[in-house]
Amino acid sequence: MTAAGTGTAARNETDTGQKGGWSFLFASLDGHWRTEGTSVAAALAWTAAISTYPLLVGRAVDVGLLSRRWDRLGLYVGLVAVLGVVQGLASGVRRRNNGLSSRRVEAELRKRFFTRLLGLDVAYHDQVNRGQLLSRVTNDLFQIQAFISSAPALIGNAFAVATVAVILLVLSPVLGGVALVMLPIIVLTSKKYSGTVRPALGTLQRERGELAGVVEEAISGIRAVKGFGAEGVLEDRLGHQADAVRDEAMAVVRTRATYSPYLNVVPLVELVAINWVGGYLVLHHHITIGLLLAFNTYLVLLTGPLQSIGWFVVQLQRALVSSRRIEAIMHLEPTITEPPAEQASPLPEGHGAVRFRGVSFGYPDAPRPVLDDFDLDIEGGEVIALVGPTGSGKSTVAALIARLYDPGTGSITLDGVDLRHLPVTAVRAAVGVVFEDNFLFDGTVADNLRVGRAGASDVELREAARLAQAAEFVDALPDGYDTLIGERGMSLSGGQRQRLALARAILARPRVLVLDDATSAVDAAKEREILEGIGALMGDRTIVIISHRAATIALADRVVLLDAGQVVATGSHQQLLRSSGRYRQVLGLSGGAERPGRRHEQPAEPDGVEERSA
Ligand SMILES: Nc1ncnc2c1ncn2[C@@H]1O[C@H](COP(=O)(O)OP(=O)(O)OP(=O)(O)O)[C@@H](O)[C@H]1O
Repeated sequence: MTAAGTGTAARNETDTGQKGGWSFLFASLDGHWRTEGTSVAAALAWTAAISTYPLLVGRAVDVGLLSRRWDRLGLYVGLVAVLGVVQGLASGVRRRNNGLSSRRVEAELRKRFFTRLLGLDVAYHDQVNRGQLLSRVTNDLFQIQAFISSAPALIGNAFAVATVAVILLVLSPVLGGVALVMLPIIVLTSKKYSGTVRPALGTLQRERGELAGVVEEAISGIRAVKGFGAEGVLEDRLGHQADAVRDEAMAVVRTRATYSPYLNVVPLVELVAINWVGGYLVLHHHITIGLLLAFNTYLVLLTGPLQSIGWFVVQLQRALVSSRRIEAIMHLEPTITEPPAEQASPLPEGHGAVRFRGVSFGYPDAPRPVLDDFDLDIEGGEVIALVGPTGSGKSTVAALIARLYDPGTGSITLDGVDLRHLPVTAVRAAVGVVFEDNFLFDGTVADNLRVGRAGASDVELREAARLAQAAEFVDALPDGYDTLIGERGMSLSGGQRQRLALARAILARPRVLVLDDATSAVDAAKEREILEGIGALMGDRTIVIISHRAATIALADRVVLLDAGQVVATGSHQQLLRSSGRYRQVLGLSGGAERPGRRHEQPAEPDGVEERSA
């Protein structure tokens, strides 16, 4: 048994295939149909206006100009002017409403998407490509917005084509037939185009995501990049990815270039045919000059809507591809979930006793489990140090206590209740983990500390900072607790960052505080003061210290030695120093090398020391 089962969500993401996206696109408009509907209505009013005025122009020529009836001419020209005003107003209403609905949908989707991302398991985020996620938040949501924004006009255009087709056929079946014979060609070409461009657009979006990933990775690891002189390597990677994006974009461009001549030329061919056949009909007195003029005007008016059908197809395809990419994430369900009602239990009173029983856990896709049938008892109020060689599973134990992952088999309890039966928020509030690398958010020192407890007073902030040995350097910052730090603020040293992270955790007052190499960048004297301060503050709560430093470990009541995912010895620091060669070796205190794989030891001093076989 290995996996926590958390890889499923990440894998399912690709299961949506090439099809779909429609229902998500429609559902995203829920709550906005009125605005979007008004926009469509305005677009239809615009269509009605432009479909009518060639008729009026034709009448103005036939009934006004050729009959020299100035009153009629004035009437029709006046009506054309009125329609112009209607057209202008309709266009304004359409733009305003589709602007509103599309921007609102985009903002809502972005918020929902972000909430979903935050809700997904750590296991998902371990595996996912961050560039792909960034590209979905920006590029894909923009494509959906662009489609929703343009849909009413495009619906109007489609109606314009249909309405004009009917008008032309009624006005003159022969000339109408000539004008419309090209329509099926346009529809078929658009359909073929759509089938070709859709997969290419999907690949292009994916490649763009990969590109964003390379940039994101390089920027977030800029120190390592520069430190190792790895600029060249990253430039090569970016170069390859930029070429891949270019190639996919070119495939889309080629498809467009192949089809757009057809879509552009057809209306012109129609114009030529109409004037040829129409001229013949006028010369033989089958139709009037005004009617031919109306046909010409209609065809010129139709050129835009006809060409926009091609564009509409591309935009729709882009929006569908993007919808699928967003939907794929929105459909993922976190595996770390609230307990079902019949199992749910509130967190009972307690001091933070943690118990691992028969726990097996492996990261998704990892060849071996990190913990296999793992047992560990941490008493409430105990200060325990987890020690072990690198990769032995210490941080994994910390992550499991905070329920960042669920075990594959076995159970982990907090004060007697299985973590899976407690509300997730209760577990996260009860267990505070401070890592070696701490993220500082973009904001002031105070903002960053209040992440630990939103309502903390200034006095409490200062007290937490004092205990974490951070007060002195915060006071020396240009604006003290109001100094901007994080992404766009002041850079802090590793030790200063760690101390702020500690203060943040102290402020949260968790029942179990896990310090995962959390003071590694702080000097030994300060570290001692910090741990003693935290110990006094935490009182009878549990502290789990993960460290490689003997002086830090010595502060714990009890030390647990992990090796290859098993507890191999427990006892006080002094006891283990005396009894366990492996312990001395892990702390770098033993002179001689041990035989690899030797993990069973006979306790030199059994009193108080518990050695276990792995
Ligand atoms: N997110 C992850 N995804 C896949 N494998 C992981 C992940 N985190 C840790 N591992 C693997 O699990 C094993 C245990 O890692 P863990 O970080 O728990 O060890 P550790 O004892 O804390 O090591 P260190 O002292 O170096 O911090 C290692 O083999 C590691 O490669």
